[in-house]
Amino acid sequence: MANLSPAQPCEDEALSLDQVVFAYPDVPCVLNEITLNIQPGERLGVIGPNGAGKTTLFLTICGVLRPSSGAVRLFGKRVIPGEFRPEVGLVFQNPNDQLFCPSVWDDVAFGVENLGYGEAEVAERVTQTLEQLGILEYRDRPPHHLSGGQKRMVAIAGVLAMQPQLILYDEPSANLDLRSRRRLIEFLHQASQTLIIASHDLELILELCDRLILLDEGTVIADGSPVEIMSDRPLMEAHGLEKPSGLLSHPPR
Ligand SMILES: Nc1ncnc2c1ncn2[C@@H]1O[C@H](COP(=O)(O)OP(=O)(O)OP(=O)(O)O)[C@@H](O)[C@H]1O
Repeated sequence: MANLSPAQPCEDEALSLDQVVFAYPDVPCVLNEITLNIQPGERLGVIGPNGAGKTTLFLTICGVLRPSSGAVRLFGKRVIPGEFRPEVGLVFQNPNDQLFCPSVWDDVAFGVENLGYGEAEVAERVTQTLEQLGILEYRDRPPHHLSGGQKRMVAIAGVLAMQPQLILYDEPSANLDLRSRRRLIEFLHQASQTLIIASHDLELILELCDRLILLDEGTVIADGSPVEIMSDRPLMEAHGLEKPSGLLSHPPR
């Protein structure tokens, strides 16, 4: 079941990681020779216990962190740490890390303005995105006055307005109530971009993703079908995870 396919870099891949290693000064080996290829349109879930390296993986893909060795490529072109790559967008785990402008409008416009678009194009993209997410009514509100769930939708809008082809969602359903979580899932179902979703919400991953990796201690332990990996109780429990209750009807392994 666990299929650790070797890297076959290809121009058409949305993302490829070739033996990527990363260490923080005080934590050695946070990413341990990660090799991964993702095709355009794929929806990849990333699960793993706390500290497995999910957020670090995302920051490395975006070029915020520099790998100690190995290569990251987005749409065939190597990621240079520190270089802005508009093809990829990251929705942070904590929206407070992402939102900083005096109004929702300014926050969502910020990224588009930095792409160099003129006022009319910026206004059109911001309006469209806020409408698409059903949050146009917040446009003049300060983001720090919004609830956690509302802030998350604004953070998503800020990324979507830049129209990236690959979007990384770090714990998108954290702190959402049932209705907001459902709305987010429905929204993500309709997404046309390539998605990578890191989450402890296994049911959300099951609903949305066509492929899953299980990460632990910076190592890809399994790569394959979400149902198959999550149904493997010994595998899940060995890595601090539980088989989701929605899969209990599957035969025990
Ligand atoms: N800025 C940092 N400096 C030093 N160590 C860090 C830093 N950020 C994360 N770490 C460490 O790197 C490891 C991986 O952390 P990371 O946040 O990537 O894990 P995660 O899988 O996203 O965890 P969680 O599920 O709790 O969000 C952990 O041991 C963590 O303590």
